[in-house]
Amino acid sequence: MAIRELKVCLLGDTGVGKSSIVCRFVQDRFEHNISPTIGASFLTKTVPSGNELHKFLIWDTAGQERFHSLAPMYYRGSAAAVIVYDITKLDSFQTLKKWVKELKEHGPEDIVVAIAGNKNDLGDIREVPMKEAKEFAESIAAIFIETSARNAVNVEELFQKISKQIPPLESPETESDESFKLSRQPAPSARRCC
Ligand SMILES: Nc1nc2c(ncn2[C@@H]2O[C@H](COP(=O)(O)OP(=O)(O)OP(=O)(O)O)[C@@H](O)[C@H]2O)c(=O)[nH]1
Repeated sequence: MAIRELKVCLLGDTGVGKSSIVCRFVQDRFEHNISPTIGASFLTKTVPSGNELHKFLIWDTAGQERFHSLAPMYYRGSAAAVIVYDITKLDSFQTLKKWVKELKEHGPEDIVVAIAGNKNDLGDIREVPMKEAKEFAESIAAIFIETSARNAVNVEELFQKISKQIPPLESPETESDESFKLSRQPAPSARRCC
């Protein structure tokens, strides 16, 4: 089965749960006292998608403002961007809109955008109505999903939705065992775990 490498970056305010989503997806773990990301961290996970295997090369970026200028390194050449907000923090939804604008202006033209409203286990202190977020996502033709990294809700589904939006390769070579690289940057060897 052909393995296709897909660079994916996670963007969004500090503390919204980007690293926790990646940690849940890759290692099926959740840490209450996870440290803020410095710069970015890198993890991979391979999942089946139709007749292909999608190897996600996941760049989990730091949400702190001082790291903002590094973001283009991670979204350039990405097949998909997951923009995360915290459903209990209205500010984080405003930040998400800024990320959408930046991606539109400077990101790859064909990038798949997914919006993830994380911490949906904290619905009793919700500040961002799901309807509003969903309508916003529809208005920019983005994937929308609410997740809980803590309770393992919709994290696999988020990446499945991304896989489904990536058009399958059509050339005859896709039938072979060759590895196809969609990401325009080589996969680094260094990894940082949650
Ligand atoms: N209740 C709840 N807490 C969560 C969830 N996801 C993450 N958290 C908590 O939110 C805090 C921040 O999580 P991180 O994963 O470090 O957030 P981040 O977006 O990667 O933050 P930066 O690395 O600073 O950009 C941690 O205390 C997590 O335990 C969730 O789904 N539910």
